[in-house]
Amino acid sequence: MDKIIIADNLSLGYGKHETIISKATFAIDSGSFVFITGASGSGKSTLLKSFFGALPMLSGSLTVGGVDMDNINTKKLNFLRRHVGIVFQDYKLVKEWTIEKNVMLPLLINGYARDISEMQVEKLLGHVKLTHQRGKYPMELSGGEQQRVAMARALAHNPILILADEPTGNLDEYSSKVIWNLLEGANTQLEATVVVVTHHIPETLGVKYKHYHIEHGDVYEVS
Ligand SMILES: Nc1ncnc2c1ncn2[C@@H]1O[C@H](COP(=O)(O)OP(=O)(O)OP(=O)(O)O)[C@@H](O)[C@H]1O
Repeated sequence: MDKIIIADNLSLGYGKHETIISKATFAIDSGSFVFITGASGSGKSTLLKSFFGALPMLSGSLTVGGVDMDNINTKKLNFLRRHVGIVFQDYKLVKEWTIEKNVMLPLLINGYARDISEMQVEKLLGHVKLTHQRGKYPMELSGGEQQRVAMARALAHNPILILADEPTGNLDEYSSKVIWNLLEGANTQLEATVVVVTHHIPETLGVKYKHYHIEHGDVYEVS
């Protein structure tokens, strides 16, 4: 099976003297569903950041979607981000933009035609049950609704890789269910690889998944 993420002796940290992830070696299959767990502060978000080039590596090698993440430049980063959807724990929506425009953002960046973009946004807002809120601004929505917008935005351009950092961390049962259904759907129907950082793996997930755990800087496969 093809590997979409390959880490070899990967070390990460925020300064040369503090290593958060130490010499991690693993490979993630294309099309798989992966959970990364670990105690608070163990380095889950740090590892995820390295997958989309938000954190330079200290040493080792990392390849994501065929892109060598060492000495990554703007051109490589733009290429990668056109194929990746990211969901952050704190949503990171553009607060000056309506919900509709937020979801449309990746489509505009990827050069989709206006009419196709509008159709896609319509479809996604329906999936996240927010069609009625389309003209509102992020601050006018609840946390769960904002995260659903972020989810719609992450899926808008049919990414091959979805990276989600605690996507249901602050959500109620209803919004959590919407998010997990969408992630499952992206994985099973669109064949996207999904990598989720979480404290709790949902018990009712309908897909087979792989589980990595981070402890003392080590990333190891649990199942
Ligand atoms: N921007 C930063 N600069 C310096 N240190 C950082 C930075 N971001 C995170 N750290 C440190 O790196 C370590 C790992 O942080 P990280 O956010 O990856 O943990 P986590 O496992 O995602 O935690 P949580 O479950 O609480 O979100 C922590 O000790 C944290 O203080």
